[in-house]
Amino acid sequence: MQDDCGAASATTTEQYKMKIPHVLTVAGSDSGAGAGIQADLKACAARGVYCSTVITAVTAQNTAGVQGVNIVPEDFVAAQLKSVLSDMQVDVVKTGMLPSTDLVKVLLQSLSEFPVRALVVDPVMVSTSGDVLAGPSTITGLRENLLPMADIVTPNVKEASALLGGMQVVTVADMCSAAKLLHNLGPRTVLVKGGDLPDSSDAVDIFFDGEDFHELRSSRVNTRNTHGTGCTLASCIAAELAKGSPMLSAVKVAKCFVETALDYSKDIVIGSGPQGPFDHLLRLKSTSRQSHRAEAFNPSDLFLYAVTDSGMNKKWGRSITDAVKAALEGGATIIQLREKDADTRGFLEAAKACLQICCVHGVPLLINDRIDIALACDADGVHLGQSDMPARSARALLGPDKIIGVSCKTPEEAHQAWIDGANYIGCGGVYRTNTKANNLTVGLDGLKTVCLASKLPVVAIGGIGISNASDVMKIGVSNLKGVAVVSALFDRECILPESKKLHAVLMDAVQRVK
Ligand SMILES: Nc1ncnc2c1ncn2[C@@H]1O[C@H](COP(=O)(O)OP(=O)(O)O)[C@@H](O)[C@H]1O
Ligand SMILES: Cc1ncc(COP(=O)(O)O)c(N)n1
Ligand SMILES: [Mg+2]
Repeated sequence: MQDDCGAASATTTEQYKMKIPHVLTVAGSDSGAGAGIQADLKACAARGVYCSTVITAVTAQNTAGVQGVNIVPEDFVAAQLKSVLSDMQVDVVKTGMLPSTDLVKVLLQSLSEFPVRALVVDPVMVSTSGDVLAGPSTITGLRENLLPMADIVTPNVKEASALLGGMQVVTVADMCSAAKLLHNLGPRTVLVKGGDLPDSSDAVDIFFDGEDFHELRSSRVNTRNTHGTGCTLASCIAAELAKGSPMLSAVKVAKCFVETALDYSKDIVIGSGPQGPFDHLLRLKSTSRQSHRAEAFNPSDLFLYAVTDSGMNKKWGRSITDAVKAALEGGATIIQLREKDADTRGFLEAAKACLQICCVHGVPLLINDRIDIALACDADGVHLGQSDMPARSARALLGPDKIIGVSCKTPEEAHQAWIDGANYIGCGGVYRTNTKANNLTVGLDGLKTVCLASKLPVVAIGGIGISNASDVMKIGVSNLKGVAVVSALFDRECILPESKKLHAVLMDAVQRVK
């Protein structure tokens, strides 16, 4: 990754005209098309990535379970691997059902001949229906040969237990211990998935990178249609890695995608068995026009909200894309482009380039004020001030799925924003700021008043930085979701370390509030 300090670089949209990202899945076919190869193809398609397929076994399977398994001979799996890997510029390999240890060896031999950027190992052993897909003999191959080569391994709780010789994995604490023990077997990172964790109202996964644990928590969607969640999650991780995402971002995007897909599909009925498939191509159901982002607005995206400033980038001699990249690499969770003095054509070009970068990080991009620019580049939404177009008119133009934020100083403005269909409120200036001339300061009290008066999530803005961000978060109202900053990131020589520091301060503050 490049450093954001020093000389300005000529980043252009040209640089992002990459070859299409490519995932190869090495897995079993599911005739019911809920899991396996078929889930992988749909997941990659939904995430905008090319997917090729090496089939290791053909299963006769439906929503009731697995009725038969026909294993593809090893030499023919080898032939498929060679055909694809020797010709098609694969970025990431994702494995699913690998029904024998010899097959693991065939795969590793192929990967030594044709190396790829990353290997995602989903150690599929038992289907959700309880049918065995890879016998105990495969466990040795997985443990000893495949795991040491993996960039991430993604067992569910039963698979984690099986890989660790039957260790009990039934609580989140067990999942953490299992993640650590699995990491000792050699993979670079581990994700223990808790979809099947007993007595859990949330879907909790544990990510461990050898140093830090991350508890990834989403609400549990109440549905029978969970067949193929594991395959889909691993394929989405592979897809995001192929696009260039760092591992933790890839995992977060993948988890969010699975949750959204389950939610969209919770009521569909396919088959009469207990475990139905879900709809990966959510857009099939969506009435809105296509968007590059499948996820709905998530208020926690407001956590570290970076607002760009063309003047500051000029002052420090850097391109807007480099500034945005550095903020994202430091942990920014949403970006707003606020280019007050850019001409329309320049602004649109910059927005398109920034959108590609934000996509890689799975972070939404909003445009300040300019609904035309947001529409032209298919940004994730807009942020509107009190003298910009009213949120109600913007909603009519942008449709139901785009994010709309409104700057509010008073409960009355906040109420109007809610009626008009805004998704969040930006409240400030909390402190005095040089970024906005003659801006009325509302203080922490004003911020609290607006938060308490509104149902909408709120991001605080105005004069916030490393020194006072934790005071802001500590006002302790549940709909205050984060802080928005301009100068604290962009009026600095090096954006990335400032962004990291601010992220750490915010994390620390919210831990304390909990
Ligand atoms: N009902 C659900 N609601 C929300 N997320 C779920 C649900 N079931 C599973 N998940 C998520 O789907 C992913 C796959 O997990 P899991 O079902 O445990 O794996 P597997 O399909 O391999 O058994 C995980 O991120 C998990 O948290
Ligand atoms: C061919 C194949 N591969 C993987 C799974 C696991 O999927 P799940 O755990 O969601 O049933 C499956 N059922 N079939
Ligand atoms: Mg599952």
